[in-house]
Order: sequence, then C-alpha cells, then structure tokens
Amino acid sequence: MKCFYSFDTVEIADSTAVTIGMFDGLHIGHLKVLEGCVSVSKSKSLKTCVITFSNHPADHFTGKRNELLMPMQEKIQAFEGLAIDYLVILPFNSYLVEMPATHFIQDLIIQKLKAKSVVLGYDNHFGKNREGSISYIQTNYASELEAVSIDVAKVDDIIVSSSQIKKYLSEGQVSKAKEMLGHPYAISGTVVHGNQNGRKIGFPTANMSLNADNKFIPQLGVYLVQVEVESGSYYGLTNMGYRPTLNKDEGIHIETHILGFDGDIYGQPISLKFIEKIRSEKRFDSFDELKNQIAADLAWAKLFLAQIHIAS
Ligand SMILES: Cc1cc2nc3c(=O)[nH]c(=O)nc-3n(C[C@H](O)[C@H](O)[C@H](O)COP(=O)(O)O)c2cc1C
Ligand SMILES: Nc1ncnc2c1ncn2[C@@H]1O[C@H](COP(=O)(O)OP(=O)(O)O)[C@@H](O)[C@H]1O
Repeated sequence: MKCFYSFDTVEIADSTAVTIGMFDGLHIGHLKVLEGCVSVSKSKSLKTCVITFSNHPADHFTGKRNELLMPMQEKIQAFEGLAIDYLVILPFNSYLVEMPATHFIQDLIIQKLKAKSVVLGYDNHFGKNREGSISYIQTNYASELEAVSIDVAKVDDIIVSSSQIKKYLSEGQVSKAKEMLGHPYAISGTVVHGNQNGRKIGFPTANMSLNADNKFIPQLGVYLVQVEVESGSYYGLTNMGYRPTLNKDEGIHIETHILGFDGDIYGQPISLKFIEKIRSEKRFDSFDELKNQIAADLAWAKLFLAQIHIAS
C-alpha cells in the first residue's frame, strides 16, 4: 500500500476505484464500503484507492481536537491489512471544506487519481456544502465515472457509526462497541514506571503511556482485558482512573495486572483489548481493602472467563 499525504505528491499510473471517508475505527460499516470498493476494483481490473483524513472533520467546525477511535498511525496499520493499493491522507481543513464538489471530482478524483469508479457509503457527501454524492456523480459525470452506493450496516436495528461506538465506550459498554467494530476496542502504548506499590499489595501493575494523545478512552473504571506484550497474549485486570485511594493528584493512570505473568516489561509495547467492564473505581480507606477488592475483581473475572469458555 502506497501512502500519499497530499494531492500534490500523488503519482498513480493505473486506473482506480476510489472510496472516501474518515473511516474512524474501521467498523463493520466501513469494512462493507472498503470491501465493496475492492470488489469493484477486482471485477474491473482497477487499483483500489482510499481517500481519508488525518484529523476528525469535526475539528474544523468545533475548533478543538476531537479524540479518535483510531489515530492516524493506527489507521494506516489497519489499512495495511486490507487489499488497498493507494491511501491518500489529507488534513481536513478549510481548503478541503471550501472545495466545490465539481473541482474535487474533476481535478482530483478523475485527473489525479485516475478514477473510473467511486464507491461511497449510504450517507457519504463531500465537497463544499456537502454537494458531492452518488446522485451528484450520476447526474453530472455518468459518462466518465461510475458511482456505487453501499448499504447501511446495522446491529440490532441501530446504524453502525463511529459516534455510536464512542457512546457505547463512554458508557463502559465495551461488548456493544465490539459488535459494531467487529473486533474488541483496543488501546496501545509503552510500559512505564509507577510508584512500585502494586507488587507490595500482591498485584503488580504494568502502567501504560499511550502511543497517541488523541486516542479515545472508554469510561474510566476496572475492566477485564486481553493483554498483548512481547512474550504473548494474556488476560488482565485494567484500572483506568485517578486512584483515589492513593490521595495523589497525578491525572489518569492506565494500569494492568496481567494474569499468570511474571517478568520485567518496563519499556515494552503493550496493548489492551477491552472485554468487559467490572466496576467503577472507588476510594478505599486502606491498601488492605483495595487488595481485597482486587482479589474479588479477579474472582469475578475468572468466573466470567469460565462462562465464556463453556459457552463457546
Ligand atoms: C484491578 C485493579 C483495580 C483497581 N481499583 C482501584 C480502585 O478502585 N481505587 C483505587 O484507588 N485504585 C485502584 N487500583 C489502583 C491501585 O491503587 C494501584 O494499582 C496501586 O496503587 C499500585 O500503583 P503503582 O503501579 O503506581 O505502584 C486498582 C488496580 C487494579 C489493578
Ligand atoms: N503480573 C504482572 N502484571 C503486571 N506487571 C508485572 C507482572 N509481573 C511483573 N510485572 C512487572 O512489574 C511491574 C509492575 O510492578 P509495580 O510494583 O506495580 O510497579 P510500578 O509501580 O512501577 O508499575 C510491571 O511494569 C512489570 O514490569
């Protein structure tokens, strides 16, 4: 997959099928569109080209940096696993917002990207005043550009969308988010040093520094997770929060006790896949009470995992 970070640097020799979108999270609706585009490419012997954005379109309108389910590097990695030939990554800025749809289609999609076909999600619009759409292409460019629309994806009658997934995550409903994503929500980072209290209470925790500062974080609290570290995959108990028991104002910590693991992993990459929320964070009067609560969390997690394994 070849990445271009502006239209000026694009060099494409073959004809393409193009799709456009933010694709934040690469959920099952996004995959339907991308698979649709790949299948059009295959049937017409075209290359597949995706136009996406490096920042959330809402940034432009709200003036703040919105958090993403998949910050840019993570999204590029996820696209690598799909059969995409070209990825054009553009900043969503006023230049793009002000560009008339006709200019976008004629100069960029047809001329630069050599598109013969455009595949769009059911509600996708682009260009100034959201004028560009499937029907706009069909009306104005029918002779040179095919426009293919992909049906809406739903789960339990609810339209799959990045904002619905964020809503579920912000409510701690990580298994609902997983149904729409098609995979568990994950965060990744590096193991950093903490206050070395964890091992004293019998629950060492790998403290995590996130890879991206604009990564969307689920509701704070204690979760059962799947942990990936260099030595393999484990289950874990993650606490995300302010650790009120410690009475220190250190901001949010993300720390994981890895089940059945013993080793030094400071400085290593770590990633967490959220399986289920266990409870909210609480303030305890002593470390002993906290320790008892974590032991109860562990018992709950073991029972939950046993039930999943019986069911599967
Ligand atoms: C499963 C789990 C649940 C936790 N729950 C709480 C909690 O409810 N309240 C709290 O103040 N700290 C909670 N903690 C955080 C502990 O206070 C923290 O792990 C401990 O102080 C060790 O910190 P350290 O890694 O910086 O040494 C939890 C930690 C784990 C692993
Ligand atoms: N089961 C485990 N889960 C998490 N970390 C572990 C485990 N066993 C050993 N470790 C190591 O111990 C460290 C955590 O110990 P802890 O006393 O909580 O120290 P810190 O406060 O520096 O995180 C981890 O960063 C990791 O290197």
